[in-house]
Parts: sequence; structure tokens; C-alpha cells
Amino acid sequence: MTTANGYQNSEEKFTGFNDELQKEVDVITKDLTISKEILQKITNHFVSELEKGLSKKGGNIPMIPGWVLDFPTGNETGDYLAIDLGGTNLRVVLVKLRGNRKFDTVSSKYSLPDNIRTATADELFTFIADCLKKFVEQEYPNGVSEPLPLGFTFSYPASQNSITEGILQRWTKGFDIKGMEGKDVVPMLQDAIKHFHVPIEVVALINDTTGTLVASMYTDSETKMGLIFGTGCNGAYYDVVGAIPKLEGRVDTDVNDDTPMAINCEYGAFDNEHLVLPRTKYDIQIDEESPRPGQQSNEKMMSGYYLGEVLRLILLDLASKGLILKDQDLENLKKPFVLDTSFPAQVEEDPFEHLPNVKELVKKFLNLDVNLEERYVIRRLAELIGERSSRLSICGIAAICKKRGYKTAHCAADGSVYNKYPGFKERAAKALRDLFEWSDDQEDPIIIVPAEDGSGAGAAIIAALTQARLKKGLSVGVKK
Ligand SMILES: Nc1ncnc2c1ncn2[C@@H]1O[C@H](COP(=O)(O)OP(=O)(O)O)[C@@H](O)[C@H]1O
Ligand SMILES: O=P(O)(O)OC[C@H]1O[C@@H](O)[C@H](O)[C@@H](O)[C@@H]1O
Repeated sequence: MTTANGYQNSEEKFTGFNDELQKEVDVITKDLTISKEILQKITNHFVSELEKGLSKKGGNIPMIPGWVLDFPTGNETGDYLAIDLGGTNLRVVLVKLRGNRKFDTVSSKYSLPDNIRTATADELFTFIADCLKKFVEQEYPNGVSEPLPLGFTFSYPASQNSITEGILQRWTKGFDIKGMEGKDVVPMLQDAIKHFHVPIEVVALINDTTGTLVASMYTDSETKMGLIFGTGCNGAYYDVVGAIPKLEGRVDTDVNDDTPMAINCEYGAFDNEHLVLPRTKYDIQIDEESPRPGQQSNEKMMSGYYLGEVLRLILLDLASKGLILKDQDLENLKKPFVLDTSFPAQVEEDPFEHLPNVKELVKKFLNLDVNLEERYVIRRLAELIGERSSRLSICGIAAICKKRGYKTAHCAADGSVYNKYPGFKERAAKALRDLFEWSDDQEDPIIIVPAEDGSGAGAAIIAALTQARLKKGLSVGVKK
């Protein structure tokens, strides 16, 4: 328990859980604890799964070539628009690339409408085009002389035969919009933009992790991967075309074995076969009740969309055993996803010994009154779930480093779980040290660092790289 002293009410002193509750907490602790040995076992399997994803046969992890065939030089220039359709927000960004590893951005964030996850494709793209129209009118009140180039950051698994294509493989993060899986989302956006007469041309479709990789490399050449720990989880890195068997014979003559290729791993799908990840009954329930059971097994155990839900299910289980919340109205606690990840995050941030903020949070989110012992069990569970997320999160990082033979790396990370979850950064760094068994007296050779704005600047830089290639008559997709 890492809390400051500070009694407001001195008789409230926690002296331990009652025996029955302690027994349950011990079982849950064991199930949620990821030891060094488990980390190493997961990571070794992860490496072979990354390779499998690049093979002709494929595997659990999609490993999508992103058709970014150059490293950013840091000297790209020009004005570009970018939009980022994530799991929680739509962002519209105007990026002014200044060159000399410098850029400026102006952005607006629009919360996705609550029902958007199950709306129609038309409603989704009308919403996006409407946000774009508002933003362009706000930033260019006198209009534009020619269409603005736009990088479309689409944070879902989308296959690409070229940089201007994105065929949605499957929805993730609770999305379930009909008629889009298996379809190219670029024309859908371009048609909606045309319909609203917005002067924009979509020049690149990218994943937010690819954008994070490229934007961070633009300012820091030590960057080796782009990572998102947000609503979902994922990572991107540069491989070389010659190490991607599934591209054999499919690239143009201007591309050779040493040509770089950004890979959007989509490693939220890691271990859908359930060979190594230590899933609890709560993880299994979340998967079975999700719109896409059997998919995104890795993501469902660690990302922002799910952490609060894991906590809710455990609390409901303890309550159903009569161990907590006796005789209370559990109506709210029975609502799926009533706890978003900001709940366990704020529970972990309560600095007081008797957890008064936890009391308020439970009242606000669940309309329940909790005694001191119940507040402590909620706190303990939040810590276990937060710690598990941080430790599982580094397996993809370690696997990419092992696969590519990186001995040192700056791993650029973004997303609210990375940026806002208390202790995530420290716990993840500790997990890397555990996994690689680095000695405490040496500098960590592989470190997770804050990313540049991947879905904004990254999309813009990739749009600039794409335009530069097209200008030279170079390919940006499979051979025609
Ligand atoms: N304080 C917080 N700590 C950890 N996670 C949070 C916090 N606040 C919100 N979140 C979670 O972060 C996710 C939003 O991630 P973010 O990266 O901001 O958006 P997106 O995933 O759309 O890019 C949501 O799942 C939300 O529950
Ligand atoms: O930025 P977000 O919404 O948290 O997305 C992170 C990842 O979420 C996963 O579900 C998507 O398949 C990835 O494409 C994406 O990169």
C-alpha cells in the first residue's frame, strides 16, 4: 500500500482483511501476478508469432505492411491535415512541418458520440466529414486555393495494398458498425468529404502506431518503435522488405530486400490461441461477452477499454460470494463497462490511509457506500490490475527488440493508459528490467519514452513522404 499518512478520522485504521476475504484476495493476487518467468515465456512466444505474422501462412498477429518505405529525414515540410479516429475520440490536426526536425500543430478533439460504436457507416463518416468541415472553416476562414492533403489515422486493423487503401479486417475496442469489415475505408471518407464540399484530398491511410513511430523518429532518430497504450494496445516498427515473406513477388522494381517497411503489428491479437497469456475467468467472460469473441486476447487483458471492466467483474464476484457490499443495491455494479479505466486509475491515486477519495469514487460511479475494508480491497484490486497491464504491455516491446536484434532502443509510447495511469511508466520499466535481467547499476538500454503526436504529425509526415515518393515516380503499394 503506497499511501501517505494523514488520518482525518483516527479510529479508521485498516488492520487486514477478514480471513475469508483474505483467501479470495490471495487467489486473485496469484492469478493477476505476472512473474519474470511468465514474462520471459510470453515474450519468447511473441517473437515467433511476430515472424509467423510476416509469413505467407500468417498467424494470430496480422503484421500489416503499412507502405511507409522511407525513414523520415526530419526535413519534410508543408501544411497537412490529419484525422485520428481512435477508440474514444476523433482528433483533427493541422500540422505545419517546418523541417529541421521541427513541426507545429493545431488540433481539435471531438468526443465520439456514445452510440457511434454501433451506428451505421454513413453516420460515422458524416460525423467525421462534419468535424473536418468545421475545422477547415475555423482554420482557413478565407478558404483554400487547392485541396488540403490529409493523412487519415485509422486506429483499427486495416489491410493495405497501398498507402491509400485500408481494408478493415475487423472491428476492435467494442466497435461493431455494420457493412465496413472487409471494405476499403478510404473511399468512404473521401466520398463523405466530397459530399460536404470540404476541400480535402486523402493522400495516406495510416495506423496510429505507424504514425507514432514516424513522428517520433522525425524528432528522435533513436526511435525504434511506436506504441499505443490507450483504449486499445498496439505497436509498429520498421522491418525490411526482404524479411517479409508474404510480400515476395508483390513489390515493384523500385523496392528491394533492404528497403524499409513500417509494420503495423496489430499485436492486440497476440495469443488468440490462448497458449501463453494467463487469462482469468474474468478475462474469459469479457472476451465471450464482447462483440468479437476470440479476438484481441492480448488487448483485452491490458488496454484502457477493459481495465475498469476487469475490476467490475471481480468486485461483482466477491459481492456474489457475500464477501463485500453485503445487502447493498448492486444494480449499477451489474452494468457492463460502468467503470471506465479512469476509475481504477483514480483509486490508485488516493493518497490517504483511510482512502476517502475511493469512498467518493464508489459513490459516484456505483452509488454504493463502502467501509474501510471494502475500500482497501478495491484499492488492492486496482493495483493488481494496473500492475498486470503494465507488465504485459512490455512483452510486445521486448519481442520486437529480440526479433530485430535491437540492443538499445527508444520505444515511443502514447495513449491515456501510458500517459495517465498512475505508476504505468515505472511498472513497465521495472518489467523490462525483470525480463532482460539487467543489473540495477547499469542504465536501461531499452527505454519507453513519450511519443510525438503520431496520429497528427505522424500522419502528416507520412503524407509528405508519400507525396515525395509519388513525385519521383516511386511505388507506394504492391506492383500494379
Ligand atoms: N486517468 C486515466 N488513467 C488511465 N486510463 C484512462 C484515464 N482516463 C481515461 N483513460 C482510458 O484511456 C482510454 C482513452 O485513451 P486515449 O489514448 O485518450 O484515446 P484513444 O484510445 O481514442 O486514442 C479510455 O479507455 C479511457 O478509459
Ligand atoms: O489509439 P487507440 O484507440 O487506443 O488504438 C490502439 C490500437 O487499438 C487496437 O484495437 C487497434 O486494432 C489498433 O489499430 C490501434 O492501434
